[in-house]
Amino acid sequence: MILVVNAGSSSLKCAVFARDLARVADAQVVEIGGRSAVIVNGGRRAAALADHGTALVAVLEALDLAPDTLAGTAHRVVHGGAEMDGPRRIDATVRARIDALGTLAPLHNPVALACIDALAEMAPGVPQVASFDTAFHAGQEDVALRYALPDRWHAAGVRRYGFHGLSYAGLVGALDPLPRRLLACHLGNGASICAIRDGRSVATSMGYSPVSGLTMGSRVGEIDANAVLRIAGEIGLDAARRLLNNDSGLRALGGTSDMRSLPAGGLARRHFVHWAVRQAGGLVATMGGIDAIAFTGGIGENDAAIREGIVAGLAFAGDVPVHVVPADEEGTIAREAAGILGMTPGGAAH
Ligand SMILES: Nc1ncnc2c1ncn2[C@@H]1O[C@H](COP(=O)(O)OP(=O)(O)O)[C@@H](O)[C@H]1O
Ligand SMILES: CC(=O)OP(=O)(O)O
Ligand SMILES: [Mg+2]
Repeated sequence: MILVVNAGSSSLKCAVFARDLARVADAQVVEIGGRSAVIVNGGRRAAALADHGTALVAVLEALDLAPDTLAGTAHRVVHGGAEMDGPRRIDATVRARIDALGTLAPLHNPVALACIDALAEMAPGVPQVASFDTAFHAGQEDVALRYALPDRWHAAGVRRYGFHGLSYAGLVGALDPLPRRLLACHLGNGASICAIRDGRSVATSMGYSPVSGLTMGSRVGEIDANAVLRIAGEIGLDAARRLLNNDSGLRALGGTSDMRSLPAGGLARRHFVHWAVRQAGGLVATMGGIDAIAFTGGIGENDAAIREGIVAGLAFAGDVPVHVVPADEEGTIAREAAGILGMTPGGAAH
């Protein structure tokens, strides 16, 4: 069996997959650090869990899983930088890269690493695999990936990467037939939109880090570089990083990062829809139009008013089918891990 660990910014979603890649168990912790709760196979119970490390222990207990009996563990890692164009077996080098990229994805890479280290300690003999949110976008053209900065900064890694790739890859696999020009909207606590042509990422709203693009739960989204410089100049780098990642977005505009608690017609909801439409408009133009729209993620799957607002704003692009697809990052991660570990569906590891 493979344990998949998806450390999101506000949640820890774990799933257990059998050798044939059938999903046999699920457990997650939501609202970590807030009104946290453990959800196992549908049932929910409150539990005060302050961080992803304690959440992982609670999940393993809830699943009644002894980690040293696993064939492997597989992790969602949000930032893989330029070199991680696919999944990797985690060794000291890969671990060090994930660690080094922590400042670019401060809400994600550190918590993924905490889960990787906790499992390495609990089950030292069990192989671990990392799947990267950035990898899906690795094939974009230079114009889409490049910031208009001098070469030396591009070479140093200051370029666009894009995220939510494991979710987008799952979406591409789930839609049959696959629309040729798909506008894919992953709207969760983190939110992005991706232009997908023939199953490949052409352009996406997030860039160097998951802080850019759409208005998010606690992340600022689109902002002018000089505004960032002014804020950092006034309050310092660390405080600015926290402000832009943790205390902005819906939380700043409406007092909470949880879309469910935000009133219809309020600034936070209107801002979210306005910027989703503005970002989407550019992505639609990049593909010369769209053949379908797909929504996924906590907001995309559950908030019909947000979906309707975005679809109404995109009416200029034509009357196209709208799909709502459950995010399945865990399924993508399990398939990638099985490939790396040499497990063939239905067969033994070799
Ligand atoms: N029924 C709902 N209606 C509106 N928004 C919802 C609903 N359920 C969840 N959400 C939103 O989805 C967000 C979580 O999305 P999710 O994709 O699970 O998060 P993460 O990015 O941490 O993986 C929550 O912050 C909440 O705002
Ligand atoms: C990349 C990202 O923003 O992830 P999440 O939506 O899980 O926060
Ligand atoms: Mg997520």
